[in-house]
Amino acid sequence: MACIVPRTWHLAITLNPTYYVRGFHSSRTLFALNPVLRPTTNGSPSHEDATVEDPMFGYCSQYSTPLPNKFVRLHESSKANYPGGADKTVSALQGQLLQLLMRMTRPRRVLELGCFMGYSAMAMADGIPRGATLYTCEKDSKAARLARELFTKEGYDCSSEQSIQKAVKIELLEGDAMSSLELLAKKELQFDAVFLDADKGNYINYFNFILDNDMLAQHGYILADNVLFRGMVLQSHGDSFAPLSPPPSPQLSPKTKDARLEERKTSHQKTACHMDKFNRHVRKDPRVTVAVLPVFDGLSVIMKNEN
Ligand SMILES: C[S@@+](CC[C@H](N)C(=O)[O-])C[C@H]1O[C@@H](n2cnc3c(N)ncnc32)[C@H](O)[C@@H]1O
Repeated sequence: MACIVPRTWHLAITLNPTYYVRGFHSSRTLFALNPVLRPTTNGSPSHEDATVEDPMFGYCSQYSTPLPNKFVRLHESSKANYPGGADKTVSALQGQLLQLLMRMTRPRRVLELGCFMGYSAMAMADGIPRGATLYTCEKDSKAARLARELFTKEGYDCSSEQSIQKAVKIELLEGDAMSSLELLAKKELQFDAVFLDADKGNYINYFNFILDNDMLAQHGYILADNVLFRGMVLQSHGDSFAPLSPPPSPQLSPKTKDARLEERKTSHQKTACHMDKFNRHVRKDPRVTVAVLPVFDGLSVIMKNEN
């Protein structure tokens, strides 16, 4: 099919990048994308706000099978432990999607970069077969400790011994994700599924490292989160970011202009540039096939091509 998006949508997308992902993004993007949403007292929209305030997202959540209550409890615990930062977790709907993808593809070995308090890890772990292993990396020692406590409490096998085939095994690698990747590569481990959700500025490095070191199994795939980053990737062009405000005065010297532009780049804009670069990089890599999906904050499904 040549075009499934109505023409008027193309116009809306061109004029207003935020429109594109509205209704599909994760809770962590709602506030940025939807001016109707207001932050809660701790500064971030809650899962509940998301479903109440955004009609399309609410509709999707309402007609998707909910995750069990332990995920609601985990989100509450994230809010208590990281006031203002609990929205780092994927949304409940995205957790459900990750779990379904695991159930559909039945990976034996999964790798996650960016565990936080374990929400997406637990969602995926509940979808993989018993005896399979999920490795997850986290550099924040408090988040890693809390995630480890949760995994043990919830009955996952967190021992360092070989899996006893009774439970899903979760191995949490605390520290920098790249060091963990190097460690796993040394052990010559290959993964059936990888979920990228750590620092956005390193997505290209993680992607390259995984492929260069043959860490993706033959039919393996990578899921990359936040690839549309609040819809802001539409404003970025590789290294630079096109601000919506008027461009700098033409009288300014290029150096001053650059300095001004640099100043204007908020950390969000920088992240959007990183994601844009990542998307371009992946698209050009002949080793993979990619679909960039406007779901949640943007999710890329990247599959390794047959040799
Ligand atoms: C968006 S959160 C992950 C959320 C998690 N996937 C979930 O849904 O619950 C990103 C996490 O990556 C971690 N992180 C960022 N840079 C990292 C790095 N270089 N190495 C390891 N972890 C990193 C952060 O500490 C943060 O907890």
